[in-house]
Amino acid sequence: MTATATTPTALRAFRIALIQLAVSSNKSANLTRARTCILAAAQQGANVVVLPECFNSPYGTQHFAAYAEDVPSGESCQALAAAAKDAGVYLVGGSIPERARGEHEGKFFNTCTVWSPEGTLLDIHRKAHLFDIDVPGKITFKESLVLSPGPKITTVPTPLGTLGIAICYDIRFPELSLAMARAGADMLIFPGAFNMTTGPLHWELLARARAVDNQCYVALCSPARDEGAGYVAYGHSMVVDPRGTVVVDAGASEGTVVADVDPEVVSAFREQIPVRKQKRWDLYNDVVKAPVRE
Ligand SMILES: O=C(O)CCC(=O)C(=O)O
Repeated sequence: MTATATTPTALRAFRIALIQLAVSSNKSANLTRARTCILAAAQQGANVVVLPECFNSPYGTQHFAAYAEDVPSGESCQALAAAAKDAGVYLVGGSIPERARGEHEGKFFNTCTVWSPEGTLLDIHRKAHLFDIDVPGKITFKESLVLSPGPKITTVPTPLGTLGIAICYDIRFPELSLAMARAGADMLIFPGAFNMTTGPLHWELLARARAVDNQCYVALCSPARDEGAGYVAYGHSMVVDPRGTVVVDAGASEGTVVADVDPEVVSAFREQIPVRKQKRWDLYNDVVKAPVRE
């Protein structure tokens, strides 16, 4: 596995930290705790730091309006900007409930903000696929009661590589990940908060599937599990490499895990099993135009 034998990607070697935060109902405590963990992650050499979905509020449709803020002028974004700058890291700011202004006035989104080490906002991703499911006796959730779906695919170029950003339920849609990869994403990052029904079933499977589909690193960052919460997050923040191997898994409790992203692993694996070059677009380029059979 040598550099000369492989096709280089634009990806650089870097260290990513996933902060599996214990999220409470106290917003300012969540912000303070997140900041402490971001600074500590930088001390561990992290260049990119990721927070979980809904890191500033409990997860639940009944909470979104009360915790929602303007992006990027609200207090959570201001705290993220300062933390990114003070830590000197690229910060994928989990997600927060956003109270939209302007053309989307009156709408709420589940929004991830991405920050540079200078504390500037690089982009936002508004969750594109809303979490509406009904598994009788287990879990019923309907984000669309309160939230609107985001309008775009989000890829964020950085000097370390291009980060594809999406949120939780978005990972269930391989088309979105493929679109991010085709738009140049070198790594896919999903703040998420699966639950105790779908987490054990699908969380790791989906992370590994998207990594193998796109032959790229995938990172998922969850809140810590809190058995007393209204919505019990699964935890298990993880980084998966392009081979589909779980590099690090945070388990259920609060904590930060780090992993080293290695472009050599990406290049070598893409060379060994070159599916990216073997796509038969002539067979399935029109798949999106075909009617879906229910
Ligand atoms: O897809 C799932 O099973 C969970 C999704 C979820 O919790 C979310 O989108 O917040």
